[in-house]
Amino acid sequence: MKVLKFGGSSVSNAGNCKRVQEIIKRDYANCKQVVVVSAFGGVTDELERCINLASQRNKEYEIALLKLRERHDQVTNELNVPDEIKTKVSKKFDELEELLQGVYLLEEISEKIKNAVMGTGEVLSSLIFSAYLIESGMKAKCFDSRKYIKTQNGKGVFLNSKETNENLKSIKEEDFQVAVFPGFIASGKKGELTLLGRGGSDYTASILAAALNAKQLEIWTDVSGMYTADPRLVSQAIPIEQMSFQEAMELSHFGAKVMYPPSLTPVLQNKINVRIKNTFAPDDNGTLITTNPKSERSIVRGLSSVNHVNLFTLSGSGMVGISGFAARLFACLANQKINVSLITQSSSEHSMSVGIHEDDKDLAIEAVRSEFEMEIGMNLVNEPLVEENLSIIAVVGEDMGYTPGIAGKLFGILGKNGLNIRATAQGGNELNITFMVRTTDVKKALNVIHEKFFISTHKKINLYIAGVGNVGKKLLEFIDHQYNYLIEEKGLQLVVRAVTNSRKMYFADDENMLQDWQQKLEHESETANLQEFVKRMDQANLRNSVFIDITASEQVSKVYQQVLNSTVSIVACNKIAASSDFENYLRIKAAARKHNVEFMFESNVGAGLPVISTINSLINTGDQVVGIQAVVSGSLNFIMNEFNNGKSFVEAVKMAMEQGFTEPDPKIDLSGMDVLRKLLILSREAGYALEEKDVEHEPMIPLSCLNGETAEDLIRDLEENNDYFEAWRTVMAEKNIRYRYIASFKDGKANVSLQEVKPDHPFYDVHGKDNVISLNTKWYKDQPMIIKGAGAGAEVTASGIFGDIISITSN
Ligand SMILES: NC(=O)C1=CN([C@@H]2O[C@H](COP(=O)(O)OP(=O)(O)OC[C@H]3O[C@@H](n4cnc5c(N)ncnc54)[C@H](OP(=O)(O)O)[C@@H]3O)[C@@H](O)[C@H]2O)C=CC1
Ligand SMILES: N[C@@H](CC=O)C(=O)O
Repeated sequence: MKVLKFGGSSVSNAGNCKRVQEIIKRDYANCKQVVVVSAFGGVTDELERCINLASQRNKEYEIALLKLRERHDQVTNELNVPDEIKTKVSKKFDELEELLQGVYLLEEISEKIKNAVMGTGEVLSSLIFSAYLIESGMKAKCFDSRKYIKTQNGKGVFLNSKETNENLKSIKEEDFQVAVFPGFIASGKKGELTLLGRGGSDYTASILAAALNAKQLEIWTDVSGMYTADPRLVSQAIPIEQMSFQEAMELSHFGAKVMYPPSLTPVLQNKINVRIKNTFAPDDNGTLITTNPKSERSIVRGLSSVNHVNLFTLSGSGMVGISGFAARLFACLANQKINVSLITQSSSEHSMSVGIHEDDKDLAIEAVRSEFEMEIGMNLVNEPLVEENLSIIAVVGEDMGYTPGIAGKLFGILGKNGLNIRATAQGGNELNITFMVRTTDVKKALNVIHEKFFISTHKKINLYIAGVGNVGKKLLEFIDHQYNYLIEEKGLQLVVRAVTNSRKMYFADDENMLQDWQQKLEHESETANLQEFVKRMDQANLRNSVFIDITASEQVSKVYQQVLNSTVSIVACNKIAASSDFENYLRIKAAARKHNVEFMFESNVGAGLPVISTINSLINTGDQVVGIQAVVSGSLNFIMNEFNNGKSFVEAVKMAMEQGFTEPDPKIDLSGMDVLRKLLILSREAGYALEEKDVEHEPMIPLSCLNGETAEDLIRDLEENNDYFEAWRTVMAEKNIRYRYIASFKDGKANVSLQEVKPDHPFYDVHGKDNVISLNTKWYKDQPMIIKGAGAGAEVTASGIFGDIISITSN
C-alpha cells in the first residue's frame, strides 16, 4: 500500500483532477492506494475570507461564497459526477450559508464554527474526486478523516495517536483499490471537526502512511521535488535527488515551501520514505526523503531563505557573567508566542541577538522592556536594538558535519561579493549554517553560494556597458561570437544587462540583450542618465557584475568610486581615471581592494598588448622598472608611417581617424596628451608617483592647429599648415632620420615629444599602427624587455577589454 497526497494546485480544477486520476491509474493494478486530497486550490483561503467578512458584517461574503459554489458546480459538471454527488455538494454549500449567516448576525466567530467552515474545502474535494474515480471505473471509496483521525482537547495539532492508529487499523480490511481521504480535517473528543494546522493535508497523509505502514508516502505538488535553492531566485537550481528527513526539515523550516516540516514526524518515526513528485511532470524523479540518503556530489544539500526578519539585540554590561539573562529573554518572548529563528551571543556575554519575525517587533520590544525594566533603569541593560529588513539564509547538508573548510568557503565567497553578514549561527550537529543578510542581498547571496557549492553548468557574468562606439561595438560583437564557446569550454555566460551611450540607455532587467542590443538601444531605450545607470546597477545587486567603460568621458570616469562601492568590478579602456591626479588613482585602487573587486585597464596602453600585466608581474616578482621608452600612440605612429610613404600629413590624419585609431577627439592624440596619459599610467604601475605636471610635454603639432573646437577645425588648420609638415620631409631626407612621438621615463624624469630616430634605432621601423614598449629593469638591464604589436584599432582594443573581463571572472 502507498499513500499519495495531492495539494490544492494538483486538484485546482477538473483538468487537474483528470491528471491526478491518470497518476493513480499508473499503479492501480499493482497496489492499493490511499489518496489524500487538499481543498481545490485557493478554496481554504477563500473560506477564511468569507468567515472574516461575515464576522465584520460585510455582505461581500455572500458573493465570495456564491463564486465558490459556482466553481464547485463547474468541476462537478466537467467531471460528470452523478447527480447524487451534486446534491450533496449543494447541501454542503447550504450548510456553509447557514453557518456564515450565523456568524454575520452574531458578529462573532467561535473556534468550532471557524473549523467547520474552513474544513469544508477538503470535505468537498474528497467527495467530488472520489465520485469521479468511481465514475472512471475505479474501485474507489471516500473515507471521512474525522472518523479516524482524532485530536486531543479539540486542538488539531495535538494528535491522539493511540486512538487514531486504532481507528485506522480497520482500513486495511476494507474493500477498495483507491481510498480517498480529505486532508487537513480530524475530530476532537466530542466528534467536533478539528483542523490539523498549517500543512495539514501533508500531516493527514503522513499519519495515514505511518498507521497503515505504507511502503512510501508520495507528496504530489506543482514542482519536481525540493530544489537546491528556490528556482525563482536561483535559475541554476536543480531538484535534489535524495535527502534525509533532518535536511528536509531544515530546508522546509527556512523557506522551501514544498511541505510543512512537523507533518513528517509520523513517517520519520516509522522510517517510511517520502517522495516529492510533480503532478504536472509525473515522469520527473522528484526528491526522495529517506533515512539514509546517498551523498550528492555537493557537500551542501540545499539552500533556503526566509524574509521579513528582524535582528533583536539585548546588550549591556550588566549581562556579563550573570546567569539567567538568556532564560529570562527567551521566556518573555515565548510568553508572547514570539518565535525565535536564530540565536547568537557574543563571547563576552555582553550581548545576545535573536532573529524574530518583523510582525513581532513591537510586541518583543514591549515584552523585553517590561522584563528588564529594572536593569534598563539602572543602565545595566541597554534599550533593545532592532535591525529591520533582514533575511535568514540556511545552508543545509548532513555531510557538512565534521568537514573542515565549509564555513570558510561560504563566508569567503560572500565576502568576495561584498555581502555583509549581520549574524550567524551553526547547529551543534553542523547540519546547517544559518546567517542573516540584508533582504536586498538575498538573491545575490543565494546565487553566489549556489555557484560555489553546486555543480553549476556555468557562471553568469553580468555586464554593464558605457560606450558603444567604435570599440564598444566591436567588443559586443566579440562577446556574441564567443558566447557559446565560453559557456561550453569555460563555463562562463556573459550576460549584457545594460548599455548606455551619451544619449540613450537600455536596461534589460532579466534578459540578455547581447544579440539585439542595437535595436533595444535605438528603439526601446530611455534618455541616458549616468547616475541612474549606476543606481540601477547597484539596485540590481547581481553577483559577478562588471562595469565596462568604453567611453572617453571624464564624467564616466568620475563614477568609478560609486561603482566600486557597489561591489561591481570595472574594466576601462578610458584612460582618464588611471591618469587623473595620483591621489585619485590611488583612491580608486584602494576602493577596489576594499570591496574585493577589480579595477582593470590593460587596454589603456598598447590596446590589446600585455603591457600593464607585464609590468605588474615584473614588480610582483621583485623586479624594478628603471626606464621606459615607448611608442605608445598607434594613431601618431600610423600617421608618421603614412606621411613617410608620401601622404600629406592631413591625409594621413584623416585616414587614422577613419580607421578608428584616434581618440574620439583627435586633438588628444595630436597634442601628445594621449601619450602623456599612457606614460603616467605606465610609470605609476611601475611604482612611481608621477603627476601630469611632472611630465615634460611637447605637442606633436603646432599649438595653432589645436585651438579649434571640432575635427573639421583641426583638418582645416592642418591643411593651412601643410608647409610646416612638408618641411619635415626635407629634414628627414637630409638627416636620414624618421620622426617618432616617443614617451620616455628615466631617473625620475618623464618626457613625451617628437624625436628624430636613426636607422639603427629600434623605433626606426615600427610599422603601421604598431606600438613598441621597451622596459629597462633590474633584471632586464643589458637588453630591455620589448613588447611590440598593433597598439590601436577597435579589434585589438576590444580584445584587451575582453581579456580583462575574462581575467576578472577567473579571479
Ligand atoms: N580606438 C582605439 O584604438 C583605442 C581606444 N581606446 C579608448 O576607447 C575609448 C572609446 O573609443 P572609441 O570607441 O574609439 O570612441 P567612440 O567615440 O567611437 O565611442 C565612444 C562612446 O562613448 C559614448 N559616450 C561618450 N560620453 C558618454 C557618457 N557621458 N556616457 C555614456 N556614454 C558616453 C559615446 O556615445 P555617443 O555616441 O552618444 O557620443 C560612444 O558610444 C576611448 O577612451 C579610447 O581612448 C583605448 C585603446 C585603443
Ligand atoms: N588613440 C589611441 C588609441 C589607443 O589608445 C592611439 O592612437 O594609440
